[in-house]
Amino acid sequence: MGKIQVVGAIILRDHQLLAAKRAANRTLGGYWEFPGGKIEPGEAPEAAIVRELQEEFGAQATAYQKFDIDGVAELTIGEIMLHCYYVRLDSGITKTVAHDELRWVNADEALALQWAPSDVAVIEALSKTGFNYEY
Ligand SMILES: Nc1nc2c([nH]c(=O)n2[C@H]2C[C@H](O)[C@@H](COP(=O)(O)OP(=O)(O)OP(=O)(O)O)O2)c(=O)[nH]1
Repeated sequence: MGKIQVVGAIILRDHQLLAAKRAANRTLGGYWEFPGGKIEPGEAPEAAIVRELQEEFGAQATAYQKFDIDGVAELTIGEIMLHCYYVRLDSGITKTVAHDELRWVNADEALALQWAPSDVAVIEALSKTGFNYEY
């Protein structure tokens, strides 16, 4: 099965991360994840993040630096390659269409959530940064 290239947004505010719980009816329903989604053919990862945040949250966003740890997981649908970027929200969140819950969490709280398999290594590395990032 092919590789599925996915982008995830690391959205921080006051040393807290915006974690999103996938809607129960979706692939990996109930798992926590970085907001984002699949990269479309020919699309730049930064553009995919901006598009997904518009589609899923009705929010304007700017993608910054890529996080240096990628996530990988073998799922029945294929091999997920998760690429995460620091993202700044430039507007409020006006809707949620793909998630059952959004939650701002500090590093300890983030580690206690049940993340999608490909996200676990990323969250472990990210929590060591103390959720510090200057946009
Ligand atoms: N957005 C996001 N997706 C992730 C993460 N980790 C992870 O394994 N995934 C998986 C779940 C999905 O199979 C895929 C992202 O696709 P997507 O969110 O665009 O899902 P989709 O619209 O195709 O919806 P679905 O049919 O898969 O439910 O990557 C993550 O942190 N964020």
